[in-house]
Amino acid sequence: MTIDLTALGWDAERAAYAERASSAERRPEQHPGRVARVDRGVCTVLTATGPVRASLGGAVLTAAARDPSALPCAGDWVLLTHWPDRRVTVEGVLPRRSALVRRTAGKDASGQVLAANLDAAAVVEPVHPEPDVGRIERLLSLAHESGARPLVVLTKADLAADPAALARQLAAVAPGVPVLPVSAERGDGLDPLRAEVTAGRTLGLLGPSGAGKSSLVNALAGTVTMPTQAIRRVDGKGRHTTTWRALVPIPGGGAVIDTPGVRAVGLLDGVAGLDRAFADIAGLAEGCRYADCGHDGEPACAVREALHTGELSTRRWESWRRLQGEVAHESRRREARVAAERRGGWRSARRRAARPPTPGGY
Ligand SMILES: Nc1nc2c(ncn2[C@@H]2O[C@H](COP(=O)(O)OP(=O)(O)OP(=O)(O)O)[C@@H](O)[C@H]2O)c(=O)[nH]1
Ligand SMILES: [Zn+2]
Repeated sequence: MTIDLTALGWDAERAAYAERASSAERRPEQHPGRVARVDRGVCTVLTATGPVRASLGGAVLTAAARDPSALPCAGDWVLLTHWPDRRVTVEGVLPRRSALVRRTAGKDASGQVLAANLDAAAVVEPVHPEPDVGRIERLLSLAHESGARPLVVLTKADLAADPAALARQLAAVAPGVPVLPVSAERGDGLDPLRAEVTAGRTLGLLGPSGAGKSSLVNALAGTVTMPTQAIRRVDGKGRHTTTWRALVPIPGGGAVIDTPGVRAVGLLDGVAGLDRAFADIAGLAEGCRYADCGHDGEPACAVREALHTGELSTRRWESWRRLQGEVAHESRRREARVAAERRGGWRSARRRAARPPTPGGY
């Protein structure tokens, strides 16, 4: 089985990077591939000669011990080494051009990468029973922060009386972002999404469980031809079919990454993403008399004025305040962690410096 890596987004810039990394290392030959999914530290990687299962090499593990976000995730481009004993290891992760990162539940103030190298990031929300506006705002901040082009996809449009009207209404909470009603069941509204998964391009789906993400993947892919099927036959392990879907290549080029149904997504310190997701409020704030206006009773406050006239809804204002508080809290946590590392970490920093550079570090 061969896989066209160019259709999945492999290009000259990535090839040049891989070339530099391999020649600097004088290691066994390395081959590129794209991570389809990660399962307890074992990556399913799509390579030019087919899908392989790879464990994490020492350099990647070392990098991950310092920064968990260095662990490969779905969508990452990686370099693999095939060892004589038939083991395959991930020896490096190429720099990500974009990444969906959420806050982890732990105390370490780090982030978990849900998907990497997306060209577009779609916030997926069902119209039925009712779209959750606060969730759209939150996930949209994450999508903006990712560096990919954000979209809002309203699924199960066949269950709404007037999906177009609903999309127009929700456009107010997604300034500058296309809001696309789709029905995977009827095949309606899929064309604008198909445009996001042309050859070399990757669309990421971010939304709650049950939003209809896998139905959407199936609709875009036609029949899902997931290469991991072949691997299952090789290793003989019956794997649960719902866990393997992550990056799905689309016939004709492009890929869709279905992130696991996220129930609650904590924001990291993504001020830029938040500002873009709430561009309307950021725009209003420019009209305040004071540049550092806290919109908290200051004179000539354009935000308060908009709340007064109803131009800005109280619901949206409170949502913005809540998410801002969350991001500010995360920033403080992160700064505290960095400061602690500086204070206590100078010995280990010296040890790190003494070590040769590792390919896992890029
Ligand atoms: N009426 C209607 N139902 C849909 C549509 N798309 C999905 N559904 C239904 O919604 C339910 C959830 O769909 P899934 O595609 O499994 O949702 P998911 O987001 O992948 O959920 P997880 O697998 O839990 O992450 C299923 O019962 C689907 O049949 C649609 O376009 N119209
Ligand atoms: Zn103000």
